[in-house]
Amino acid sequence: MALQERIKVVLLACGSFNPITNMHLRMFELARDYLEDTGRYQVVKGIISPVGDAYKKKGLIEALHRVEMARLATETSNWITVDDWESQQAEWVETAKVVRHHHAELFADKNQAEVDTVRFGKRSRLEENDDICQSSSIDPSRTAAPELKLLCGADVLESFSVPHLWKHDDIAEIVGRYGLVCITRSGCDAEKFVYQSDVLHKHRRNIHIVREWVTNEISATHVRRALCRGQSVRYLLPDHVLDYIHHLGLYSDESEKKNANVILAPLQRYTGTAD
Ligand SMILES: Nc1ncnc2c1ncn2[C@@H]1O[C@H](COP(=O)(O)OP(=O)(O)OP(=O)(O)O)[C@@H](O)[C@H]1O
Ligand SMILES: NC(=O)c1ccc[n+]([C@@H]2O[C@H](COP(=O)(O)O)[C@@H](O)[C@H]2O)c1
Ligand SMILES: [Zn+2]
Repeated sequence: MALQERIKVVLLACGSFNPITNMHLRMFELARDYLEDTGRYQVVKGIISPVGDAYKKKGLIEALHRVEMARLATETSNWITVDDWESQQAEWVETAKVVRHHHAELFADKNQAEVDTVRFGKRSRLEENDDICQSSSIDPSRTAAPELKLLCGADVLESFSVPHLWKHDDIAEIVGRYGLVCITRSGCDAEKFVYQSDVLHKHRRNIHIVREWVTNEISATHVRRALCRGQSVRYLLPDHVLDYIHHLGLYSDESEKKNANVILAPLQRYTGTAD
């Protein structure tokens, strides 16, 4: 399929990013290669959306630091960006709502591109993005707005079955209306999980499972644990992120106690419990 005929895709990753690691960045590269290799898609942008403090996950440090670390980590990428809208909301925001918000933004960008192109010949954010993707010959104002797909690891997919964590309608909306790109993670069997779930199986053509052959077990939990023990985490995350962590002394036994004994926001919301 010619490049200009491909479906443009924006990938959105939601998570704690506490802190961001090289594996979070690899997820985007793996997903882009996979989607573009199908010959049907052109991935034009990646968005990292760190969760807000109201998520109340144990050891979750302040969003402003997690957002800043994500910004430092993506400095060298010409297509992965960081968006702080979710992190700035006072209440925890369901992932389906975050997806909806970014989808609406893409439509606003697309409509603005049309207005700007017709009236002023101005460049829009999406047009600038097209330059980045070296496809400036395509006029985005004459193509559809990109599709937005949620990007996650297989553990998040498997968390769909945790009681009171996700609303069924939210899952159906994410996989039915938008689509999911899921990176395999050892210990998780994403294909089997999709097969066993009626809603996921129904929308299986909208779920892209990307196998990571060079399995990479970096996790933010491991990074935090090593930092608390004074061990090196160099090369597990970008140097600038590590400098930021050391400069501000961000992870310690003290920070790991944050939200201890507090019920995670989605569980609170769906079970009607309070901390
Ligand atoms: N090694 C990995 N392989 C595949 N996906 C990953 C990996 N590490 C993180 N992810 C994915 O990155 C997203 C953000 O995850 P998150 O911020 O929870 O990172 P994490 O490393 O799992 O952190 P934590 O250990 O604190 O849970 C999620 O979709 C998660 O599944
Ligand atoms: N019902 C929901 O929408 C729901 C439930 C649990 C986690 N999440 C999201 O999934 C991500 C998971 O992050 P962690 O793996 O760091 O807990 C976060 O962005 C969180 O907001 C969403
Ligand atoms: Zn996680």
